[in-house]
Amino acid sequence: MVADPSTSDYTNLVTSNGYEPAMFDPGVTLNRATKARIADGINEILKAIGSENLDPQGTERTPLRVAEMFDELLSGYSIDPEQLLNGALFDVEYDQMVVVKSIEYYSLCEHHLLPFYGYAHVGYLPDKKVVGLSKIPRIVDMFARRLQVQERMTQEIASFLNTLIEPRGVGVVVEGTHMCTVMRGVRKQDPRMITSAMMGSLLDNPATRDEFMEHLRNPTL
Ligand SMILES: Nc1nc2c(ncn2[C@@H]2O[C@H](COP(=O)(O)OP(=O)(O)OP(=O)(O)O)[C@@H](O)[C@H]2O)c(=O)[nH]1
Ligand SMILES: [Zn+2]
Repeated sequence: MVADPSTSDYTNLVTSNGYEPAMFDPGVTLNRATKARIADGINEILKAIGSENLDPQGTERTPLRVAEMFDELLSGYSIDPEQLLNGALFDVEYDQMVVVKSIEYYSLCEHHLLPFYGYAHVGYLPDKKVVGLSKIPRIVDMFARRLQVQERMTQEIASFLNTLIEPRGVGVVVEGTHMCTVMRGVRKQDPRMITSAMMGSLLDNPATRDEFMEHLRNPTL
């Protein structure tokens, strides 16, 4: 993710439109040099659209804003899992299913850089270990705030939890509305995609999987 400032390409890019690294905040994920490259790219897009079609005052700082925006929207690349978890793994005797549902997420599709968003639902069957409740949405965000396809994001959340908690089973169901199929392309108003990743007993045992799915179906729970 981080640009190499020593390459001549980089030097040409930052100087061509006048966006110097120093103009940017220090950065959450992207360093200042990378943000300057992004700003230069956005400037090229604006130039291609043509100054006659743009409001010069409104768009003057747009390249800088977009670069800062990507820094925020791609922050999932720079999360340190250790720091995210902050030791919140607890030994317990509890051995029934844990479900955390309706976790909202916002991601960007890697094909068009347009948002996709919706809800992620997570369930696991612990084996003497549970994770702090708030850490599950944090884990969802860590994978959502990257360039993604929904299937990979779903799998990554499940695999991460599986390695972390070593449960008897884990399941992740994600619902997503993709703006690249809503506002362009096929232009369908509400095409929702559902993806799932089941592991361990949630994959092997139909009754366990049904229990999880029943939790997702029940609107009052
Ligand atoms: N499976 C999957 N496909 C996705 C996701 N996000 C976007 N896509 C699809 O990725 C595909 C890219 O297809 P292309 O034909 O290369 O791109 P395109 O010409 O813009 O395609 P259209 O969207 O059909 O106009 C499209 O079918 C998108 O709907 C995702 O998370 N998962
Ligand atoms: Zn897309």
